[in-house]
Amino acid sequence: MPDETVPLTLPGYAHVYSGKVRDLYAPVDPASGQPRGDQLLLVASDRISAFDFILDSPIPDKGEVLTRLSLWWFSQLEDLVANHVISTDVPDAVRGRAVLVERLEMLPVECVARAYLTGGGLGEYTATGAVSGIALPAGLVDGDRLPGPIFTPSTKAPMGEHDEPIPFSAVEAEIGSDLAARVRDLTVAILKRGNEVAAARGILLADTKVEFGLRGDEVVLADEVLTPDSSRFWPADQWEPGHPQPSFDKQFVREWLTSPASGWSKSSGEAPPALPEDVVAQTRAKYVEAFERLTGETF
Ligand SMILES: C[C@H](c1ccccc1)n1cc(-c2ncnc(N)c2C#N)cn1
Repeated sequence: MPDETVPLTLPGYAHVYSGKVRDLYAPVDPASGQPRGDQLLLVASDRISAFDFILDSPIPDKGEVLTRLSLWWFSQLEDLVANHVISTDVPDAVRGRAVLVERLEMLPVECVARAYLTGGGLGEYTATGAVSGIALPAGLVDGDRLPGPIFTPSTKAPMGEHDEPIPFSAVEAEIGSDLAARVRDLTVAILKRGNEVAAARGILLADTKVEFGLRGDEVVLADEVLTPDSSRFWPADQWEPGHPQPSFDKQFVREWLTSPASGWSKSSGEAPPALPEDVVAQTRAKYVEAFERLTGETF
């Protein structure tokens, strides 16, 4: 199994940045030997994170499954928004789990939309009755569906830190009112469309995070879209407001890590142990199941 912690050496590409589970490269111009300024290579690893840790155990094919799912969503959303995809003609070493994309002027906002109340949004609601300054009906509980998806933006925190929620007014101050309204409306429309498709296939998308860049004046959808890494995936047949919902993709990991079998404690601050083979296999199967249910394709 390749060491997922060290960025790959890709001949013809310069490593630009490594996120928790994805890596960014730039194609090198053969004439100048310098990284091109107009394209990037997004590479999805098989790394998985849980409880804010990157686990030692990669999930085989996770990178390819999520890349193919994101590409499928980009095509499903083309009537709503342009995207940054150029090609899947990528080096053999990352084939299937990498995408050549147009380098955009990225907007400095994590565009989050929520269709259900949970996580940090629930915390804010419990404290204030609102999320991102949007007042919600009283009496909502964990997992409740919201009257309609809401835009709850946050800052782009450095890796390892948590994004901070910001009000819409802060987005307007950062990128201007017109552009703020456009990314808000697009983010909400993307989650709405995502749930129209996913609910019919037994999956609820509780929330999602998207990133936009600019191509001149045009807003372009970048990064990844509507994957289990950028969105909370819940099995629809287990939806029961009033307590934390099971995760479609990470429930096996979370349950094993918080079971006595792991010998680990969330509160220890220590890195979690490696996952047993059966938990890895079950988790891989859930990613494949999500892909096949949503796209109708066989992985
Ligand atoms: C957060 C994300 C990231 C992805 C993969 C690994 C680590 C970070 N990222 C995306 C860009 C980016 N910049 C310019 N143009 C683009 N089309 C994109 C995209 N996508 C910069 N960072």
